Amino acid sequence: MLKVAVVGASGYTGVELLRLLYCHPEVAVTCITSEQSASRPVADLFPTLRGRYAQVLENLEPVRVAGKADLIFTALPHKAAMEVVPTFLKLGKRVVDLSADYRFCDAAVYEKWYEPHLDPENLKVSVYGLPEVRREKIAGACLVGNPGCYPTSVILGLMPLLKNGLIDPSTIISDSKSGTSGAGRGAKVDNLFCEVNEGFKAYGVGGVHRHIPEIEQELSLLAGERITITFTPHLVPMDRGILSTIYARLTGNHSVAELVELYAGFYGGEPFVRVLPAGNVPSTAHVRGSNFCDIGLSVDSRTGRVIVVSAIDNLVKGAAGQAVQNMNIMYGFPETMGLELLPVFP
Ligand SMILES: NC(=O)C1=CN([C@@H]2O[C@H](COP(=O)(O)OP(=O)(O)OC[C@H]3O[C@@H](n4cnc5c(N)ncnc54)[C@H](OP(=O)(O)O)[C@@H]3O)[C@@H](O)[C@H]2O)C=CC1
Ligand SMILES: CC(=O)N[C@@H](CCC(=O)OP(=O)(O)O)C(=O)O
Repeated sequence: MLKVAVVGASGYTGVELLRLLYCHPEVAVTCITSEQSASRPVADLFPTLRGRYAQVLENLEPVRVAGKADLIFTALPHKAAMEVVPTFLKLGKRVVDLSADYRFCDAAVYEKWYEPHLDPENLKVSVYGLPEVRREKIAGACLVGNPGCYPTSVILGLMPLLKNGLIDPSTIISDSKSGTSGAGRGAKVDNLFCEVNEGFKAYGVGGVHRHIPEIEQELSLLAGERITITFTPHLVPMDRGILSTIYARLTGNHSVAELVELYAGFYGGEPFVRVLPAGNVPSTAHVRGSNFCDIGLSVDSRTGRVIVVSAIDNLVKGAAGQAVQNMNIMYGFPETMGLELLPVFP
């Protein structure tokens, strides 16, 4: 059995990791951490785990955590992750980091959008963990920077078009909407029920959201040229789910049927990407609780634009599910192991 630690197990992505790992036949969760709830049984915090997880949360003391596990999931805020990851790696452990700290090829980009990077040496060797893009590199990685939730939905939505040169990359716009669990479990006034319920708002408008450089990094690598995009996130009064509606100008005349065929072929071997038949539009309700990314395609023939709609569960394919998928690849387990959950509906 592979011994794994979940660091930051009292957060939303942490508890989602525990939910998924419970069903994984090759894994034993041997250490779970929280600072605010250290020494409390995790099932007290999350009654969903009652009778299945007897463990008690412990403080994040990196050397002790490393002594208990072979693979460590760091489900911490950015900065907190890069404060502990170097110790894990030095002690020979492998890490899947769910924060943004190890997602960038260039420390200067991270520093422009986040803050000074504390671990540029390990950033150089980390692998951006989107399996559909670089499965082979993930397999050999000691450190995986698990992608952000919005970036996962946008990159998967655009990859076949970009790789085939079917869109003008300077015309990409993504309107992306997230449920409130995307903001984490920490108490914030903006996420109170009355602030969020019965409303729907854009935020980070005007090219300022920190997922922009991550999306641009990956789209640029796919297209082989520098890409800038317009990206506007929105907050939706639902628990989970991301829906990205992505627009770009087509370089030629292509029917929806042609594009659906292209996407179906491109993602044919991918266990978690479902390309919908023409005329169907994805919904967050149809991927909830699962590791799927559903993609639907339309063409607006009046404007010559393609409209790609992609839906994921931000906590699963957007975070914990993708992290488990990366772990499976790193350890040679079947990629779908522990992730064969169908979406919860209704
Ligand atoms: N929520 C989402 O949909 C997604 C989140 N992510 C990323 O994953 C990471 C975790 O997100 P999420 O689970 O939502 O966050 P939460 O705020 O829900 O949880 C954060 C966790 O980190 C712990 N923590 C916070 N600060 C520290 C610290 N200084 N030292 C040690 N532990 C600390 C908290 O423990 P405690 O408070 O109990 O001490 C808690 O367990 C973040 O980097 C986030 O950006 C990525 C993709 C999607
Ligand atoms: C709804 C909401 O607030 N979403 C978060 C993004 C989610 C996330 O976790 O992003 P990272 O993994 O890159 O930190 C936000 O907009 O900041």
